[in-house]
Amino acid sequence: MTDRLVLVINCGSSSLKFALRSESEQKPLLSGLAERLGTADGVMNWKAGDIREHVAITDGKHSTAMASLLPLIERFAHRPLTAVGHRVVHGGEHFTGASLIDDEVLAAIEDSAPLAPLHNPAQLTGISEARQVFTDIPHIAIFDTAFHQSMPPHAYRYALPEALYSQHGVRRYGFHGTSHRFVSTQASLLMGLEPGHGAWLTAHLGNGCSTCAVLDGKSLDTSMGMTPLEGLVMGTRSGDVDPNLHSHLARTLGWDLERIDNMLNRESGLLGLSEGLSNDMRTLVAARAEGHAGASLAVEVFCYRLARSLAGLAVALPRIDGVIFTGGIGENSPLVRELTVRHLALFGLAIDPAANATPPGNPARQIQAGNSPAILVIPTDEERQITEECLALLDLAATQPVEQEA
Ligand SMILES: Nc1ncnc2c1ncn2[C@@H]1O[C@H](COP(=O)(O)OP(=O)(O)O)[C@@H](O)[C@H]1O
Ligand SMILES: CC(=O)OP(=O)(O)O
Ligand SMILES: [Mg+2]
Repeated sequence: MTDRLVLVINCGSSSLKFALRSESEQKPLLSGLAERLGTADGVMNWKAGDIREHVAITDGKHSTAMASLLPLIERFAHRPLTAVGHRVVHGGEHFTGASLIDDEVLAAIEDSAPLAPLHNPAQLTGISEARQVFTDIPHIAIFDTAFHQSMPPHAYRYALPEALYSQHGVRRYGFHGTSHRFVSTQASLLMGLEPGHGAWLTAHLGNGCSTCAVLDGKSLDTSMGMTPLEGLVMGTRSGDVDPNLHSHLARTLGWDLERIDNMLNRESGLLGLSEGLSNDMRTLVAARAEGHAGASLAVEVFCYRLARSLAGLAVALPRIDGVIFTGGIGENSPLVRELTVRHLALFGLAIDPAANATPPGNPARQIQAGNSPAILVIPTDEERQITEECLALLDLAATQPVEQEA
């Protein structure tokens, strides 16, 4: 069989991440990020092996960024693409796995857009632009929410009037499923368990942050809810607040919904706690070391709330085979791992300081001390997981009989 090639696209409102992967290679043949789209300073940085370059996207258009990909793919792929895989954040209750994009799937993604206003509209743009540039090959959607469709009702229902669920889809969905699935699968391999087995608490800590309880490859509960705002403290998102905050701000300060929405999604989290210093954990760790009170508070609250979430999710599992840290912060911040695990001593969890120090290359590894349950650092690879799910879907489609039209 030929070595199939998949282009993975993760479209944000002002960015476009991409990776070109072949079935046989661990590393992408090409990967990159177009940023500041929507402005005249749009730029696409990419790398392929040792080559790193950038291209200006002066009109700031997603379509220009997408078109700039074509020659790169011709240069580094040397053969036609097999498929394009698209990350889609919200799939509602429609999708439990990868789906071939057709008009019906597009309509369902549009249906879910009001539940992920920061993510889904941009991803719909990405899909439509990509379908115009990469014609005649399958386009496949991989949903952040799909992995969490295995959650039982006691984990996904809010204590609200039933009609809000049955008629309006108000429930917990969970996100970052591709990452939680990938790192929990890797954990079974790392710990020598049967493939896909184990009871894991996973912490995906990037710009968005979420935790998940995974048992034998199934999500049983997670910290994000109906939208990617619920749960942990994030870069600019508040995570959990008292639901009465909205009416309180409206009554006492006269704030409208848009202002409240914007404050909770873009001005809160690490940025808000650090008195506006930064949403970037690297900056906060450095400022904390220099005695910045706001940065110290932001890091403390982030770690405490993360530990509290992991402890809460433990009730979903029969035992804990390991706690997994991943995402830009989880993979690279020994301080965040140390401060978080300090709050989890009740579970017998403890870190080995030498193993916790981030080594060059940041490989998957164990960092627990002595008799502690396993504590793992596992670099996530959402693009690799998306590639595998795309290829599995194509294999499945190839073995299924074609339905006869009546
Ligand atoms: N060495 C580091 N120490 C602490 N935080 C880090 C380090 N490297 C990256 N990060 C943090 O990782 C976060 C971004 O994570 P990432 O997974 O790349 O985000 P995204 O969700 O956009 O993929 C930022 O807060 C960044 O500061
Ligand atoms: C769902 C979500 O929060 O995604 P991201 O971390 O990419 O913002
Ligand atoms: Mg990432």
